[in-house]
Amino acid sequence: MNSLHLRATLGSRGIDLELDVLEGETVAVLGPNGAGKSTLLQLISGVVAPDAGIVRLGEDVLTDTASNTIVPIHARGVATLAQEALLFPHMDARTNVAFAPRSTGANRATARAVADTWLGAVGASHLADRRPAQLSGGQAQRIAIARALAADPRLLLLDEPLAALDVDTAPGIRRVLRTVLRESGRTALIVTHDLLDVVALADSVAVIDGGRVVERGSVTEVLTAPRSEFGARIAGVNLISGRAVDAENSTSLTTNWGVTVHGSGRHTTGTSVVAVFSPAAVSVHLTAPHASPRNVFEVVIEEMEVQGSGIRVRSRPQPDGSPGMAADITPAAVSDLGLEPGRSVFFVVKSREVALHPALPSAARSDGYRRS
Ligand SMILES: Nc1ncnc2c1ncn2[C@@H]1O[C@H](COP(=O)(O)OP(=O)(O)OP(=O)(O)O)[C@@H](O)[C@H]1O
Repeated sequence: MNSLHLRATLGSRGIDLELDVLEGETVAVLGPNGAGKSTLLQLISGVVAPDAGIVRLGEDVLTDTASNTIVPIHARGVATLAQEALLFPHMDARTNVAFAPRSTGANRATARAVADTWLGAVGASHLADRRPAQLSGGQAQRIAIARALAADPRLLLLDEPLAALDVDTAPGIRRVLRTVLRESGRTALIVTHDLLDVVALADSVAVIDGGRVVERGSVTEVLTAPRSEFGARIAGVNLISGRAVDAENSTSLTTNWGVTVHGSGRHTTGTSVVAVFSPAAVSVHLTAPHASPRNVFEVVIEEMEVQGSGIRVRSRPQPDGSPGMAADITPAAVSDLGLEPGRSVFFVVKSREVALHPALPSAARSDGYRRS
């Protein structure tokens, strides 16, 4: 069994994390800069020890502060692939990849055979005799992937593995990762800032913010019904938090600055809920329309940017500091309405376009979450 259980605090970095990963699951770890994503990987790989906590891989305890257990980095069955390939410069590609099986006791011929298998799997057989200095960034990253897998890790940690590659190289490496993650059914965590990695590589998502897992769900769940601000940002949807209030046949939400949002979904009065709606569902008006059932928000435009063939109009941040709302409209509408930053307008969205979901507690979600 290669499922992962982690619970760890690390005061010096403001970390209080809890995470469970199923055997064979690939989890995309998302979150703003400094949230604790790399620290999560370091706690698992054993580079960093928690103040208190436990890391278990299957039945094996890798870290347990209660019993003073810290299995050394090389003996944890965990391989890390970083942004930079970090190959040994004095060894050719094949020897770099063979290093992992050699260091676990394989003889030279066996290690070489394992290396050649993995070099083939990542499409790099023709690079076997080259030294790292003779490889491009993308080629070096292929070798690094082969090296990580040649160790036959029980768990693979990927820390922004495509971030250092140019836009032409990244798709090829993403395909390699997709093959090795999907086809081998290996348990893996991938830290990324890229939505493409999430949809191409991951089964589920963990959003980390302020040292805590604030959202955990399947990729579909998080992208269609995010419950955290960061989840909403990456999914490109609007998210407003508040408390449920009773409305006729439905539920509404009231924010702590007194705005009411009508949507679909029934929730117990007083519970924390989030309203989620697409920027494409928002229209922009200069005067408040009165047709109901609609939500009408008086906002000030913060910025406008080209988004595909349209314009995304974003309002100023909410009074609680959360991001402003986005509306996607046509360039013609922007021109007709004379929109510009600083202008007061009304954002309008139909109630049936707004979905109300229960908000997640700001801790790991261990109850209802299942892999989709
Ligand atoms: N070696 C270190 N020593 C002390 N504090 C650190 C160290 N590395 C990171 N931190 C702090 O721990 C917190 C979490 O950082 P971490 O690098 O895990 O975040 P991250 O989510 O990976 O961010 P990024 O997306 O910017 O890489 C931050 O406050 C950071 O300043």
